[in-house]
Parts: sequence; C-alpha cells; structure tokens
Amino acid sequence: MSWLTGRRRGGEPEASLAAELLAHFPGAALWLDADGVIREAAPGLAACLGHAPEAVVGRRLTVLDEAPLDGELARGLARVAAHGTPWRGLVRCRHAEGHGRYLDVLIRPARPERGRPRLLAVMQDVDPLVAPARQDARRLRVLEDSLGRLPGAVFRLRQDARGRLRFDHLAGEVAALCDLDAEALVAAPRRLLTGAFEADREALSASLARSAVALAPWHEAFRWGAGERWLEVRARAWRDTEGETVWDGWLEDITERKRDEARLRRLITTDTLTGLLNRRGFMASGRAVLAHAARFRRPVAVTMLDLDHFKALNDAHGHAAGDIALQEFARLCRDCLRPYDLVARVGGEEFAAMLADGDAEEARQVFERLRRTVADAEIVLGGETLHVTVSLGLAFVPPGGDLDEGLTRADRALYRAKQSGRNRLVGPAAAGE
Ligand SMILES: Nc1nc2c(ncn2[C@@H]2O[C@H](COP(=O)(O)OP(=O)(O)OP(=O)(O)O)[C@@H](O)[C@H]2O)c(=O)[nH]1
Repeated sequence: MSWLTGRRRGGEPEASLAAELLAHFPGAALWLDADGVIREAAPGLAACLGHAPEAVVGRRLTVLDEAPLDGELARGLARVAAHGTPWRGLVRCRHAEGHGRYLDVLIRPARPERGRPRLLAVMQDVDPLVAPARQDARRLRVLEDSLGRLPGAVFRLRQDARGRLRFDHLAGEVAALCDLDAEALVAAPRRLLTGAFEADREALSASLARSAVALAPWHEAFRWGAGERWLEVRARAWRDTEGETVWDGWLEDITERKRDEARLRRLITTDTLTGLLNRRGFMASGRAVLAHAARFRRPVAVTMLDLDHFKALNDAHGHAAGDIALQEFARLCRDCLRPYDLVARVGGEEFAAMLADGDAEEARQVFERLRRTVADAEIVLGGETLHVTVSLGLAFVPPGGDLDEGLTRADRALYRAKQSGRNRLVGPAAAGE
C-alpha cells in the first residue's frame, strides 16, 4: 500500500481515510527506512517545501536540510538511530525554489514493515512564526554585540519611590570603566555612586538627586576609585507611569580629556622660557591664594621683582645669554620659595611672587634671602661668569583686598628700590603699613 502518496489501492476504507487526513495535513509526513531514506511522502511536502513527493522518494531525508551533511536532520536521525527514541527539532530546510524555511520536525521510530525497521518523520512549516523571531534575535545579538564594544557604557537606571536604584539595562565596557563587571554593578547599583573617589562622592550623589527632583539631565564628571581615573555620566531623566525616575544615559572614561585639559591649562598659564607661571597663571592662582587667606583674615605678601641693568647684560653678552640668565634667575626663585608659593614671569625681565602664608617679618626674610642668593650666584656661560642682581618691591594684600591693587603698590616699592640704588628690597616693615 502506498497511502502516504494518496494513491489508493483497492479502496480500503482505512487507506482512503488516511489519504484524506494526510491530504489536508498542514505539513508533511514521510516514511523513512532505518537509514533515513525516504520511502514514501505525503502531498503536504509540496505545500511545505515545494518538492513533489515523487521527487524525494529514494533520497535521504537530510537532502531537505539546508546543511545536508551535518545539519539538524542528520543529528536527529543519528539520535533516533542511537537511542530508539523520538527526536524533535527546529530545522532550517531548503525549499525547492532555493530559499530556506524553518520546519518543526519530529522523527520517531514506527512499526517495522516486513520485519524492517521504519521511521516516521512529520514536518510542519513554522517559518512565519520562527523567521521574524529569529531575525529579532539576530538583530538583538548584533545590537548587544555592538553595545558591548562601545568605548563606554550605556544604561537605563531607575530609582523607586524609596530611593532604591536598579539597572534595567547596562552594557558596554563596564569593567574597564569601573573595575566591576556589568553583573556586579547590576547586582549592586549603588556602587556607581559609592565607587567614586571619596572627594567627588557627595557631589555625584547630589547631582543625581538634583536630576531626579528637577527631571533635568544628569551630567557629572567625577574621579573613580583612588582618583586617577575620570568618568563622566550623561543621562536624560524622565518619570515613568509608576512614578519611578528613569535615566537613560552613557558613562564614559574621560581621563584622557581631563589630562589634555590640564596640559592645555598648564600651557596657557606657563611661561615657556622659564617654566614659571605667566601673568595669567599668576593672577588666577594668586586670586585663589588670596581667597583662601581671607577666610583666615590673613594678609598676603606680594612682590614685584626686576633684574637690574638687564639691557646692559643683553648688550654685552647677547640675547641668548640674557635668556639663560632669566632661566637661572627663575631656578633661584624656585629654590628660595616653597613649592606652594607662587612665582611668575610677568614681563620681559619682570617677575612677581606671592607667599602662601607667613607674617610680614617672614616675608621680608624670604625675599631678602632671595635677593642675596641672586647676587651671590654665578652664571657660567661658555667660559664667562656673569652676575646679576635683582630689585624687589614688597606689598601686602589685606584680607579681602584686590590683587591688582596689591601689585601696583609692590610696583611702586620696586620703583623706589631702583631709585635708591637697585639690588635691594623695599616695602613696608609691617603688613598694615
Ligand atoms: N634676553 C632677553 N632679554 C629680554 C627679554 N625680555 C626683555 N628683555 C630685555 O630686558 C631689558 C630691559 O631693559 P630695561 O627695561 O631698560 O631695564 P634694565 O636694563 O634692566 O634696567 P633697570 O631695570 O632700570 O635696572 C631690555 O633690553 C629687553 O630687551 C627676554 O625674553 N630675553
């Protein structure tokens, strides 16, 4: 009998019922021998895969697989043969027109025919269901792969009414940013705040709180861990229907940018010839020192310094020698002052200095010592030994006082030092004078 192909023989009622059922079966049914060779195929095969049943009879079932040699069908047949139990799998089969389709395939051992073992294979077209899901999964994999390779991390963070944080999503170079892998941070979201460098921790938490209240963007740069690494978070805040605050954002390592900024800041505040601060750097740092001193009601000593007869030195030994003298003078200044005092080249051979602390007497001593050190120094230049001296004008900026005004008074004192013979320090004996 060959009821699978629907060919009737002698009109047995069971055979015609079977043929009727199979003709309307929403898939394909195939009889196979124990080696997986198709012996009979129901007409549904044509609807599923476009093959006429006659075209596949005598061929192995695996020819229907997109990967005939080592695909799912080959594996399924091998399993049934090895265990004698049914196998079911999702198989990408090749349609007669060449394209692939997903089929749900069941292969099971059946009653032997004339003593020879047989297998029944039932195949159903599930392509309309599976293909979009597979495509979505593929897109998701590509997206996740791409997110995982981003030079930063993307996240969706939410905060419930009790202030608890939770990541809905976190992907990217999380471990490289935070020294924690994504799973660890998802398990303990607060570590995003507590892992910040101690001095920046409060500001980071406060910025998140401000963003939650105002639904303003969360944007903060902060140091991480021990403080060598800079991170920046940028996120948009919104409230969901449950009243939870949600941030969709981006976390990035900005250490390199911060280094560049610092380099640039150093560049625009540094005098290239001497390596000292320039006028801009002196004014910016000087104002910060004054603001700090004002909090403790302390006056601050400022000095203008000018090398004596420098034109004569240039004229006698050349401009290059003058440059070396300026560099040597800068080195002496640095040696005589403490690292946190300020010293700057504010003009050609004009310098300014500010002491971070100390009283008027100490200030006089420090600058007097500098004057003597310069006068005693020998600048050896290609077999010649040069000497320079410096005149200094000292002034004190009172608490809350203005730096420009203090420098003007120091400049007037410098003028008096030049007038009264050079190589001397002129200024008030006490801070209030
Ligand atoms: N080598 C060198 N010389 C400079 C530089 N900037 C300014 N000068 C020189 O410094 C000299 C300053 O001369 P003056 O202002 O007349 O003062 P001085 O000769 O030092 O005399 P007093 O200040 O009155 O003692 C000039 O000759 C400038 O050319 C510099 O960067 N390198």
